[in-house]
Amino acid sequence: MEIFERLKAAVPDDWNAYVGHPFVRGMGDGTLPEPAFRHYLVQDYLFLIQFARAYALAGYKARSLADLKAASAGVSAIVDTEMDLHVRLSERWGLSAADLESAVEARATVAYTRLVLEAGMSGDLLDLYTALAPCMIGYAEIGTALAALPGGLSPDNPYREWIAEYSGEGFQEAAQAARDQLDRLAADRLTEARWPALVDLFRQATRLEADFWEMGLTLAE
Ligand SMILES: Cc1ncc(CO)c(N)n1
Repeated sequence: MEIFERLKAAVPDDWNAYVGHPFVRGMGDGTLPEPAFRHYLVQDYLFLIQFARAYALAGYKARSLADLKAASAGVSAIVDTEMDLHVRLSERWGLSAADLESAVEARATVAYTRLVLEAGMSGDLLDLYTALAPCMIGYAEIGTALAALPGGLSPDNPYREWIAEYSGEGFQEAAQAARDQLDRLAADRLTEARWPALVDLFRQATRLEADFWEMGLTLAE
């Protein structure tokens, strides 16, 4: 089995709480309150900056050309693609680039991004990509599930652009690359002795993704 599927199967309740969070359901049926989505968009901009740094850290930790290329593709997917889309989407929601740049990180944003960076700094590439997996692969799973709902991509759904972005080919390909990279690293480095610590790390990151939705929903700072 793919290592990502094994990790997910090890923490089913935490995974379902993340991908089935009320924030996600509210985007799917269009009932999410708009202030919650705006708060999320601002925090996600700050999140993406730290997330790009985590891929840059993967480049620093790389020991082979293949690992460097994977890290470089990760930085580019965020910096050149996802962040441009994010800034355009935010503008349509009334948030200027200056609004995004001047925002202060919420506690949930700090907690999640620093967990990932710390896992990468103190561990190896397998730790780092395990901590990153819920983001990339989870959002691809959420995007696909919401796009398949009857009203997911309907013109009446205010969240259709978000759903289209994460269910779209570009993001799905980036998520597949993350799965492949995790499998390559596991083939070289995974031992049964390491497995419990990797599951713990994956669980922590998954819970912090759910906290990120909760922060959006409750407007927590
Ligand atoms: C919080 C969060 N997790 C994952 C992604 C996907 O890149 C994102 N944009 N934001």
